[in-house]
Amino acid sequence: MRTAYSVETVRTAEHELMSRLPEGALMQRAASGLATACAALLRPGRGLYGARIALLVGSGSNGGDALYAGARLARRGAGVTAVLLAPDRTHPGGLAAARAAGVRIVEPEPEPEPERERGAEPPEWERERGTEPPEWEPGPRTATERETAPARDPDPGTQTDGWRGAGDGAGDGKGTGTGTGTGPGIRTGDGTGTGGGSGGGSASGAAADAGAGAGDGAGTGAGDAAVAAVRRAHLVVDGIVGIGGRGGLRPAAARLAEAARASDAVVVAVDLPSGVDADSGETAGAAVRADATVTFGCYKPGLLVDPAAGCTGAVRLVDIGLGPYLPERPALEALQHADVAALLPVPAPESDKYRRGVVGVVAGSARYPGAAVLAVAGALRGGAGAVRYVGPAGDAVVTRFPETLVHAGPPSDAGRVQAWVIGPGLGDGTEARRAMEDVLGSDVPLLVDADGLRLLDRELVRRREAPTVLTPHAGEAAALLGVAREEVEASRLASVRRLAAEFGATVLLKGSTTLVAPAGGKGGRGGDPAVRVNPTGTGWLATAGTGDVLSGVTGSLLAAGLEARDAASAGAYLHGLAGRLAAGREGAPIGASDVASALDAAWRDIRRG
Ligand SMILES: NC(=O)C1=CN([C@@H]2O[C@H](COP(=O)(O)OP(=O)(O)OC[C@H]3O[C@@H](n4cnc5c(N)ncnc54)[C@H](OP(=O)(O)O)[C@@H]3O)[C@@H](O)[C@H]2O)[C@@H](O)CC1
Ligand SMILES: [K+]
Repeated sequence: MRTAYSVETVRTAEHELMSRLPEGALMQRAASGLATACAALLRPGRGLYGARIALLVGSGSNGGDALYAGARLARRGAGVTAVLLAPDRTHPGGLAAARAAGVRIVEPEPEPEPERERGAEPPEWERERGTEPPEWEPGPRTATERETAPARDPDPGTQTDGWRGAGDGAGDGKGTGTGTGTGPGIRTGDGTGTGGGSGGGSASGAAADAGAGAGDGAGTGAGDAAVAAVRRAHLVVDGIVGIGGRGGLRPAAARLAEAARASDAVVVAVDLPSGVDADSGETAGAAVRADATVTFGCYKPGLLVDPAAGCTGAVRLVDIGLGPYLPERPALEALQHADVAALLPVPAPESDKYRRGVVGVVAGSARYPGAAVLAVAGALRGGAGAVRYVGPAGDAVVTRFPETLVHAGPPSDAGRVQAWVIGPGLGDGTEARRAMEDVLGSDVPLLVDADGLRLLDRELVRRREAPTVLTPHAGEAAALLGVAREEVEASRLASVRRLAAEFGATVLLKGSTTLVAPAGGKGGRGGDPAVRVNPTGTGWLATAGTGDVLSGVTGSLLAAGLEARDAASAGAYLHGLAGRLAAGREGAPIGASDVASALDAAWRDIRRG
């Protein structure tokens, strides 16, 4: 299980730990882990001589981490330049250590005043957005960054190295434990400096090399010493802001982050990419787009939830001894193979089809018979002993899956089930509405997807005694919440929590990072259990009909007896892994039927461990 904790929890735990350690010890642990990670990214096994590193240093301890790490790297031969974004508030210990190690210190040029004739109107972006400049839009991530393969992580508390692909973790069944070939490496440059530059400051030894680069563009406006240092660096360390950050990057930082992204340098974020919100995973304005993130003590939710997770690159957790001081209940958790293996229902020798659970699927219509077939395909591979299909697409279902029990309806006449799935391809006709009333009134777990979500009565859901699971994508979630789709996509964690609270239901929000929030307000003492984030998704799953398969497999897990949050998160995990297996290691377009067909392979992969 990979777990993430809120900033408040991290601060409390750090406070406890720090009170037991000599002053500064924690930061040294962080800096040591950071320096090791940077060295590994730069020139594996080749030493650091000739490597150029630029540190972007903000006003807090995040900048302190960068400076101490930079000092360590400079002592090992790298040419290091520190760009101070708040020169009068730079971490004093870190700055002293950096200076002593020969790190060159530069400050970015002040932002130029916009040239404007006296009395002229301010430009449009200033009128609309106060004093902020237009937002910096970072470029898309590469396939290598998104499609990384790590598998079966141990608990983060015990994990001190190894890169994790952002949002990944389940692997594709062929992974080897820690991420291999997934971490970003140095992209260009031979690491040899030209020397003889005009960089000032205390450059000495190898650091003079970095100074040479930094001096290149001094005094040329956009090419000031700070930007030039970033442009010439092989590796840029983002120590602008960490868990103390609020809002997006400020203009000077945004300019440097943009220069870093546009260069060939590997960008390494310290603790988390600056500009992303550690707790919510939201980005308000510009953020650093890192190739790798080295985080300390534990994961923060923003490292696992989009859109922030899209900025992290591969993630490495450095153990600084925080584990014993973190509470049992995290804010967010991501299941791994072993966790899901422990949840999957396995028939006992005395099991029969009824004891394994019967799942009822109310889906499809004359217009969309395929949705019924796909939902049944998922349900047949979700662990229930039998699938009962109810609706007008019985012929299509039986032709494809003769093992299905079919009934024309209504659901309450179809025979006993242990869970209902309703919605895929259902339409919104009279029969669909009646069927929805029927299953909402049932006393067994109910999963509502797709068209079913449009027919939902919030109060009836809230009044249900048995668990309800809703599985919207962002557009459907937006309709349920009465907000724009973009709002849901920008605040996925807050949106899924709000839906769960408003409907009193477990909510699985599909998308770039699929989230599962437990039914709000029913968590009992100590608050609701953690929200779960699914690590197995892949962009190849974004194709018609895969949601129908997901609702079938999850409903089947409900019928087999899994608690709602477990069924939803195990269903998402199996479905994501099946998508990866179907797409293959290299990746190829897949159809929803391929995903359903790969579900058995996903089961076996998970059970193999
Ligand atoms: N505690 C520990 O034991 C350990 C902590 N560790 C490290 O410390 C980090 C937390 O350090 P922290 O608390 O000093 O906060 P941090 O994130 O560096 O910056 C806060 C400053 O930034 C500023 N600022 C705010 N928003 C901004 C923005 N958008 N853009 C620009 N600037 C912005 C704000 O100042 P302002 O300018 O607003 O007055 C404020 O002063 C943590 O992430 C980890 O790296 C590790 O060493 C392990 C041990
Ligand atoms: K940072």
